Amino acid sequence: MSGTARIEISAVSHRFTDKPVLREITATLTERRIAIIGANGSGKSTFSRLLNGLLVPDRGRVTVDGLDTARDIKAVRRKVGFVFQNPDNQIVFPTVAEDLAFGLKGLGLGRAEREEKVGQMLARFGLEALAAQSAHKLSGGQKQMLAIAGVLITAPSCVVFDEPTTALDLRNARRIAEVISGLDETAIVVSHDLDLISDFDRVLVFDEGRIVADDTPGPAIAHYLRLMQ
Ligand SMILES: Nc1ncnc2c1ncn2[C@@H]1O[C@H](COP(=O)(O)OP(=O)(O)OP(=O)(O)O)[C@@H](O)[C@H]1O
Repeated sequence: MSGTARIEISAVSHRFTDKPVLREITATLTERRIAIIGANGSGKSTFSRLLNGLLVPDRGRVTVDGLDTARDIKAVRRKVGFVFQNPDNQIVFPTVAEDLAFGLKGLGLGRAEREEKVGQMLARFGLEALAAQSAHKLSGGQKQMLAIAGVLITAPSCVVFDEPTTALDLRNARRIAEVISGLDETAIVVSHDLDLISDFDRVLVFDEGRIVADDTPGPAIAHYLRLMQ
């Protein structure tokens, strides 16, 4: 799979307790680089988790290329990968190479093909020398690279990133920005890092569970800065 995904969010509302976290959100996401920005607690992470069915909304519907996240979860997950803010949440296997190979399980590939794909990913993310190393001993930047490689190896058409640069130093944050910018896949990125998203196609600004601006980066970021005053 590759190319881009069409994600439709129709009249979606969600609450965890009494307080609504998402309120009647409707949007169609088709652009190749989409950012989600907004204040802490405005609902960005919750929204991002709807996009590959990590969370199913209380009300409304989310579809990916016509597949409903509430019903076709397996097919949705093949189309939309998710990179967590904390890479420890998604590194599950002892070594770097084993962790990458895990993503290929269940895809019906032969051993030689799996090894070839793992080798390609290790090379692409500069992790070759670390293939046999314990994944949990990697630096924060290397872990984030491994987490991204672990999602991309499954060949989704869209990747959702939840604050991918938040825990990283400037050098690693720039490397992640380069990786995202070079992706063939659609990228939907939740971030407080305004540099990272400055050349994106579309920026959604969240405030108290609603999309209050939906625009190109210039006007959307200006809207966000006014909200923060
Ligand atoms: N699993 C949960 N259970 C209960 N409340 C939750 C849960 N997840 C999020 N919330 C609440 O929902 C609201 C929105 O949270 P969310 O993480 O979506 O915001 P955010 O915009 O991503 O914030 P941040 O920028 O701080 O990451 C917050 O009030 C949060 O406390």
